[in-house]
Amino acid sequence: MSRACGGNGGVIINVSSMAGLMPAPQQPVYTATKCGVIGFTRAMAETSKRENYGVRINTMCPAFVNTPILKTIDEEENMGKYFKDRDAIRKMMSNFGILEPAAVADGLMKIIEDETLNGAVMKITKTKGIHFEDYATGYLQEVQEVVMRKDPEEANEEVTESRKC
Ligand SMILES: NC(=O)C1=CN([C@@H]2O[C@H](COP(=O)(O)OP(=O)(O)OC[C@H]3O[C@@H](n4cnc5c(N)ncnc54)[C@H](O)[C@@H]3O)[C@@H](O)[C@H]2O)C=CC1
Ligand SMILES: CC/C=C\C[C@H](O)/C=C/C=C\C=C\C=C\C(=O)[C@@H](O)C/C=C\CCC(=O)O
Repeated sequence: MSRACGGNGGVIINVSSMAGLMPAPQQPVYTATKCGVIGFTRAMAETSKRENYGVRINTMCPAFVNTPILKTIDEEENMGKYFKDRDAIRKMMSNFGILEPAAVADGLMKIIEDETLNGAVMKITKTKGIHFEDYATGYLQEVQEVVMRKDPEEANEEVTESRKC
């Protein structure tokens, strides 16, 4: 795909998760992999720009989406010692809501069609729909502080409030 290898350029969309932006205590390995996807995407996007690959590299961070993966928390072999904490994930699902896969498809199309997007970290949540992580303002630290301190529903309200200019 890269022009450096004779390709015509294009766009790559890596799939992370909101777990890559907010720690999921009951899924530390999953959280680590999704944080890695975000870091890798942002680094490769910068490389592609500097090396003129002609390839835009972005990532999506959906919240909970209505797919079979949600049922994996019901199986102890998937959850290991965190199986006892599965109700906490169920509570997050109930508080944050569950998106339909079409919402993720809409995000995918936006990344494909908006040629200005490179190194973007797209978030897709029930409360705010499609929006982007803003690394310029340290907002992420603010969110994690609020979210880790409060009940998810309260956190949502406080985080949304703090975003109002
Ligand atoms: N469903 C959710 O709540 C969220 C999912 N994600 C991420 O979205 C991605 C897709 O997840 P879901 O569709 O929800 O999971 P899923 O488990 O419902 O579907 C995954 C599909 O990928 C297939 N698959 C597995 N390994 C494969 C391989 N090596 N080659 C080709 N196909 C393979 C499986 O057969 C399955 O049909 C994952 O990376 C997941 O971490 C991110 C945020 C939220
Ligand atoms: C068992 C399910 C396994 C994986 C599904 C998925 O990958 C895991 C998601 C983990 C956490 C989801 C968090 C969702 C958060 C929200 O919906 C936000 O509304 C929370 C509030 C503020 C975040 C800041 C913002 O939206 O900009």
